[in-house]
Amino acid sequence: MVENRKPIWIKEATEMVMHFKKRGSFEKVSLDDCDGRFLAQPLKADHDVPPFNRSPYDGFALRASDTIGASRENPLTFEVVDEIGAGSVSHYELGSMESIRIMTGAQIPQNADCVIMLELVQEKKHSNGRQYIVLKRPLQKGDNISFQGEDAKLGTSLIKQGEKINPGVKALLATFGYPEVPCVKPPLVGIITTGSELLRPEEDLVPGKIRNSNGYMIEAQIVRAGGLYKRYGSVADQFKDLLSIVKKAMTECDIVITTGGVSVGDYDYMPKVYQSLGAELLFNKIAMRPGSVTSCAQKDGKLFFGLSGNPSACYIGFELYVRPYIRYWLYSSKPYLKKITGKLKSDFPKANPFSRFVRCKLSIENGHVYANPVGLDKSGVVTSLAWADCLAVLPGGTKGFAVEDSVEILMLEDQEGSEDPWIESRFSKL
Ligand SMILES: Nc1nc2c(c(=O)[nH]1)N[C@H]1C(S)=C(S)[C@@H](COP(=O)(O)OP(=O)(O)OC[C@H]3O[C@@H](n4cnc5c(N)ncnc54)[C@H](O)[C@@H]3O)O[C@H]1N2
Ligand code: MOO
Ligand SMILES: [Mg+2]
Repeated sequence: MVENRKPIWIKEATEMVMHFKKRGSFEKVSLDDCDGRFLAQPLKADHDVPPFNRSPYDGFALRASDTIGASRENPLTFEVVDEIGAGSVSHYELGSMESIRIMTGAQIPQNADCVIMLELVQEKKHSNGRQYIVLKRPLQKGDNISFQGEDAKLGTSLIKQGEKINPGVKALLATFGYPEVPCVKPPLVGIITTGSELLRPEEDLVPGKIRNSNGYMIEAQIVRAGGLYKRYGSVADQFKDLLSIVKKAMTECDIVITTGGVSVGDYDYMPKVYQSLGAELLFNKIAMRPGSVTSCAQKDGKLFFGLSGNPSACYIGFELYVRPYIRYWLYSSKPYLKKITGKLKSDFPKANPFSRFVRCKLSIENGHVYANPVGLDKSGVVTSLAWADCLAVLPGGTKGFAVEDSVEILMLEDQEGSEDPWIESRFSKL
């Protein structure tokens, strides 16, 4: 008799996975190699930025009080007593009607309080070799000065713990002097693909076989989520081989992912593998499509995700359950896929008892956000995954959906995330 599995809600499955959530340990990573890593500590300004008042222009630094009354009719002449480029400091103390030639980025001399651009003065050289400028407008104290601390004040919190290091964050790390960056050590995720039909990418197609795409897809999803992966290769549908490779992965990795072999077929050995490991099965059927067979087991707090063999089901199972686990590990306060609201771009007339995650491409038309379904909506499909950048969620129920219907959309390429997962808002009987 084939086993009749009882589906659970997405909400329950999410809670069961996150019940085992863990935070990673910390490690120092060279600034050169920290791109895409996650900050282990909040980043606070430990000095003002900029650290001194500086000139935003190539020009002349002056005392505003000396410029009072300057006009076209009453041009005022200032002697140029020093000159400084960025990185140099003038120790000259300006006297009455004196100026210092200053370049962009140079520190404002001690008693100067304004700057005028080169283009706005007339430069003159006296026969005695002295330099002068003629000014035809008055300046206010503070004109054309980038003030110390205007970018960031000492003590300000700038970046939260668990934020992904993007180019801007990297610039801040350099600004505040981090040749070594405190990063969260990512979880190591072991990947085992299962199936006697699977070929390697370099192998030619032969009857009955297909190339393994899930393995590479999941590796890329792990990297996008911020994890590290270890490839355990593809295992034919043979129980003993599968069990021994899962055992090996379990001792070497923080999380183990398998793809395929989780359903009720004759060669679907994952349920038996969990049993032999003495792992506790958390779930093996969720009220969602695709991905209803997504399974999860735990042993000593370590999670085994049994993702479907069907590529689209595998992909969505990862994004909904594995990604948040990885992001939480990396100290994210928003570990779930980012949710936005938009409109459906085409009809979806067939009602689904289970909530459906439709692979879509996002577009903005006349100020409205649309989710455009892409490709064939079947769980065995691989092509639509390459075209999708979001998932439109069609909640399970008795009615279909029509073009322009408002839907929640989960963003696949986003880095910010959501504090809360998408879960069912209405619960009918399962
Ligand atoms: N009698 C039933 N049959 C099935 C049920 C069911 O409830 N009762 N559920 C169906 C659903 S839904 C799904 S989803 C699949 C899940 O199957 P498995 O997770 O056990 O995966 P496999 O049987 O091993 O493979 C399914 C499909 O995916 C292809 N595959 C597998 N691995 C890869 C890979 N690495 N790269 C690309 N494609 C892969 C495989 O060749 C199969 O076509 O079960 C349904 N059946
Ligand atoms: O798990 Mo299947 O993908 O629901 O079609
Ligand atoms: Mg199967």
